[in-house]
Amino acid sequence: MMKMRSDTIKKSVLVAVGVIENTDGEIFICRRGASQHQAYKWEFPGGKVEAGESVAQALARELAEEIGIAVRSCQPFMRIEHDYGDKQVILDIRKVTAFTGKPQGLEGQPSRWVPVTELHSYDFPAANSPIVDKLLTEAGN
Ligand SMILES: Nc1nc2c([nH]c(=O)n2[C@H]2C[C@H](O)[C@@H](COP(=O)(O)OP(=O)(O)OP(=O)(O)O)O2)c(=O)[nH]1
Ligand SMILES: [Mg+2]
Repeated sequence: MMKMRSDTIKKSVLVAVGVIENTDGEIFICRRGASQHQAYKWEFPGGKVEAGESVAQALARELAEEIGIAVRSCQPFMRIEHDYGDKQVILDIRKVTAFTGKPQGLEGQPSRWVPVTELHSYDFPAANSPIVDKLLTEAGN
C-alpha cells in the first residue's frame, strides 16, 4: 500500500447541527464538555452522522439523545467546512422550526435559550462564526 504523509489527506467528519428557534426568536445552545473536542465552547446541539444515516436522521437522533426533543420540521440552513488542524469537520446545519418536548441538557451539559442578538457574547468554535452572522442578518441586525 502506498504510504503518505498523515497530513496529506485528512478525513472529514460530517456533523449534523441544529439551530433550534422558539417563538420568541431565541436560539437553544449548549456547552461542550471537558473531554470533548473544542472543550467548553458553546455549540448548537448535534453530532456525527453515523454510517447509513441521512443528516436529518442524525440530527433527530442527536437532538433526542442530547436535549430530549423530537424534531417535527427542519430546513437546510448552511454548510460549513472547517479545518481545526487536529480535526476537519463538515457542519451540515439545519434550522429546527418545529419540535416537541422541552430542550434540556440530558448529558449534564449547561444549556440555555439566547436571543439572536446576544449570541456573539458566547465563545463558539471558530467554524461557527458564519452561522451567528447569518442568524443576525436574518433577524435584521
Ligand atoms: N454539535 C456541534 N458540533 C460542532 C459545532 N461547531 C463545531 O465546530 N463542531 C464540531 C466539534 C466536533 O469536532 C464536531 C462534533 O462532533 P462531536 O464529537 O461533538 O459529535 P457527537 O455529538 O457525535 O459526540 P461523541 O459521540 O463523539 O461524543 O463538530 C456546533 O455548533 N455544534
Ligand atoms: Mg454532540
